[in-house]
Order: sequence, then C-alpha cells, then structure tokens
Amino acid sequence: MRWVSFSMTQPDLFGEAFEREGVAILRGFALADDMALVAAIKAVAAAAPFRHMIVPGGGRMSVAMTNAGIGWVADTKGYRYDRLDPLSGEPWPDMPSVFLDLAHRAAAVAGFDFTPDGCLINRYEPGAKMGLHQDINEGDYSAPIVSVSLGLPATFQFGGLKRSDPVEKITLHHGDVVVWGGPARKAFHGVLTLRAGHHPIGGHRYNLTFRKAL
Ligand SMILES: O=C(O)CCC(=O)C(=O)O
Ligand SMILES: [Fe+2]
Repeated sequence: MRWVSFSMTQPDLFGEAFEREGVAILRGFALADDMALVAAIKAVAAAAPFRHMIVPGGGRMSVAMTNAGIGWVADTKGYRYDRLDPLSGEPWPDMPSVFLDLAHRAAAVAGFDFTPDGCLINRYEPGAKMGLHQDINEGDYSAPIVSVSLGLPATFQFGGLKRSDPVEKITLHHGDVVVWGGPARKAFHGVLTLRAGHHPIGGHRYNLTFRKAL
C-alpha cells in the first residue's frame, strides 16, 4: 500500500502546505452537507446532551462532548468506549446517515474503505482547547480517523509518534475534513485554545471524529 498525503485544492486555498504520509486534508469537503450535519448534531444532543467529562486526573475537559454510535467516555477511572451514555444509562443515539455517508466518502478519497462505528462530537466554546494526545483507545488501528470541522476556525496541531516530536500547525475552517491513518494513525495531535468569533452556525466550533472503536 502506498500512503498519500495531499489536499484537495492545489495550491492550498489557505496557503498552508502540509505534507505527511497517511494524512489527507480535504478542504471544504463537508461544505455541501454543513447544515444537515449541524441539524444532526442538534438531534443527537437533544437525546444525549453535551457535557464536560472528568479525566482520570480529576480535571474537567474544556471541550463539551457527546457521541453517536459507540461512545468515547472519560471518567475518574479512565478512558473507554461504551455503547451506553453514562448520564442516561441508555445507548448513545444511532449514527445519523449524513455522518456515516460523509465519513465513508472522505476516507475513500484518502484511500481507505472505512465504516466507522462511533463518532465523538466535540463542541469548543471560545477558550476551550484539547491538549496533545493520541487516539489509541480504539480496537482497530488499520482504520483511519476522520475529523470534520464546523463553525469557528481552529488551529490544529499535528505532531509525530512521540509527544516530544515537533508539531505543525494547520488552520481548520468550517467544512474541512482531515483523514489520518496508516503511518500517521497514532500521531500526536491537539487543538489550540479557540478564539472568540462569529460564524453563521454560532459562536463555537464543532468537531466530529469518526472512529472504528470496537
Ligand atoms: O477537534 C479536533 O479537531 C480534534 C479532536 C480530537 O483530536 C479528538 O476528539 O480526539
Ligand atoms: Fe484526537
């Protein structure tokens, strides 16, 4: 298998070149579905509200989260995937078809046959951030991560396989999709503190991360 790294637009619309084996930045890939995605996020959140999870160290995450499909959960005991929302004891809402379809198409462009079973929905209000981490709670690392950005722009940091490796910064805009897999699957990544701003969908940023959790 040959790993590609490219962005959909050449030269890059935002003047940022990012070349990494196993990473595809698909600028604007989700734009055609943006309103359907936001409506689906709101439907999921009506059944499983956004909440600030507590991490094992006792801290409260600044990013508010909910899930569709298999859910990513943090609590004082650790991190895990769970079919049930611990707030309600009920299964997380099903993955909306607009989610599944978008994730499948984006991964295909990047060379993956991907059917996610879980979607973590992150909501960043101004001031929220996500520290450098690896996505390593999943059962299947041959599947990529597909990440969709909606709303306010954010600075995404993408590093290497070691926490101490240098990071590159990429501005992710409304509608951008990032796919990482293969040699980049366990790369450290994070999001810098969201700056306040105005966006038609509201003064926040949503991020959908699709995973093959189990
Ligand atoms: O918000 C983002 O762009 C990344 C989110 C992320 O890394 C995660 O949810 O694991
Ligand atoms: Fe992540």
